[in-house]
Amino acid sequence: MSGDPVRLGPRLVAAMQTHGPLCVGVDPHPELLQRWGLPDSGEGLARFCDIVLEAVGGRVAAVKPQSAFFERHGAAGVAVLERLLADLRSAGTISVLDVKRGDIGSTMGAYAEAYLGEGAPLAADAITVTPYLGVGALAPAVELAGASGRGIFVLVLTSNPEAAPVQHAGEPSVARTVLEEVARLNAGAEVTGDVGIVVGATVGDWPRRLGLDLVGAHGIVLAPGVGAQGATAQDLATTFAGVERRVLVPVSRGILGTGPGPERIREAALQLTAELTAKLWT
Ligand SMILES: O=c1ccn([C@@H]2O[C@H](COP(=O)(O)O)[C@@H](O)[C@H]2O)c(=O)[nH]1
Repeated sequence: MSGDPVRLGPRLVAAMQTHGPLCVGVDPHPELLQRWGLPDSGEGLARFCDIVLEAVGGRVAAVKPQSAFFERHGAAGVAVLERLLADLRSAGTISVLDVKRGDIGSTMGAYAEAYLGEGAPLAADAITVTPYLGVGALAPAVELAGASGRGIFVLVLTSNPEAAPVQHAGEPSVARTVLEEVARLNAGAEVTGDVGIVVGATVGDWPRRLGLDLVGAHGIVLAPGVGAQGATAQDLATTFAGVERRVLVPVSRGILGTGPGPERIREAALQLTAELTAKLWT
């Protein structure tokens, strides 16, 4: 890449302004493949991804493939993921690879090269990372993301109920400590830095109760949990009051359940975009 790359924060903000806050999740669950009449194999995955791409490529702010559903097919699945990421690049759609990596610094460097390195086969625009080996251990990913115009999303308050005993623990809580470290990483960013956060749409008023300064974090908020996990557009508006314009909403089963016809998937995505936009932005 020559010159300074356009950073992920402004790219995502621009994509959301153009397409709205929806990010379509690509989670090829075996049950979904079966319902779509596709085999639970690399071939089935490839067809699944082609349909999703035809339905929403170039029409939504971002697409979030869930790596686990590709990895469960071994090399064949990873090859399909590689192709999906390349196809998203060609379609001009931002990819957020949900891969939840996090390790000691030296190993984190290798993960960063794998997913954020220029020309890496599995390079995405952003990845999800876990902070439980320390936010500081994520430094190689933060550095490479900044240098390559990419980003990371750090888990802060996840959407699953089992997370509370760990993420709410302590005074200040683990979640608040993580968020404060993220805010330091984004310090100086005009609106949004390269380091986003994951806060579930299902968490209710826990950000307020834990004293989380979502505004001061200066990151895009990836908020999973709408649809199959029970959260609604109204929940987003309530939980994220004050940062509504920074919320990127990944929805997978809630949209893919309307498949396999690409037109119906597209219609569901556009309808949900309209609903989210109305609740969050007006
Ligand atoms: O806190 C989190 C972090 C990640 N996820 C992931 O998002 C999708 C949700 O799928 P739906 O079908 O829209 O429920 C899935 O890939 C999760 O691993 C999350 O749900 N919560």
